[in-house]
Amino acid sequence: MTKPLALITGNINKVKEVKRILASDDSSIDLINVKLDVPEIQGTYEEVVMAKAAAAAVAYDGPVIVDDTSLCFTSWKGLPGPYIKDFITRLGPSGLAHVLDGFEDRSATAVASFAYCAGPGEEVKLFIGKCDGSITKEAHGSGFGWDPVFLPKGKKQTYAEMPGGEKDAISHRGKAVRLLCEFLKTL
Ligand SMILES: O=P(O)(O)OP(=O)(O)OP(=O)(O)OC[C@H]1O[C@@H](n2cnc3c(O)ncnc32)[C@H](O)[C@@H]1O
Ligand SMILES: [Mg+2]
Repeated sequence: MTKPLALITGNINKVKEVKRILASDDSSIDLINVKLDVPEIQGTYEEVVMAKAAAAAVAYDGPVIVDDTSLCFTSWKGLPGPYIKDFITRLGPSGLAHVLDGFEDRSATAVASFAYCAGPGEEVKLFIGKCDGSITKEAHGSGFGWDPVFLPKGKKQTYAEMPGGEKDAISHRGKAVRLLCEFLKTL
């Protein structure tokens, strides 16, 4: 029997957002969440998520979706990028904001790299969503991860201060999940 499509992530906030985006798309795409600790290699965000999806498909032994999220500072030539988790975990949102003190350019891009793999050894398909913005000087609101310090371009509220639906409409994850959704409908 084939296993159900699984979103492999240990991050409950990602699960919440993906389910909310899928629900608003009226797509009737169903997925379960499976928490597996999949190794994350070093490299570009594409390389990281490709390897993550391939490893997740082997660990789950079935069809998987993974999400690897990057936060890229222009002043840092794209870093921390896929290594953002250690930065936000150790520094917290305000500490993260202060690493850009002294840099004139506080612009940043949030990138959601989603990958689908039908099973062990199968081809990996990528769906990338980006949102340009900047890193505020202080934290505003309380959301998950670096949401309190990410101000999307042209907006007056950080991701953390926006209602969920408003974040989804413009967010890196919203864009990537909508692309993924179109692909899943063709299967
Ligand atoms: O199990 P996985 O899916 O890997 O979950 P994770 O929490 O380890 O997630 P990542 O490896 O993609 O690391 C990205 C980091 O950025 C955070 N993050 C992811 N999406 C975010 C979003 O939309 N807003 C703010 N922070 C986010 C997340 O909490 C991590 O600290
Ligand atoms: Mg991770």
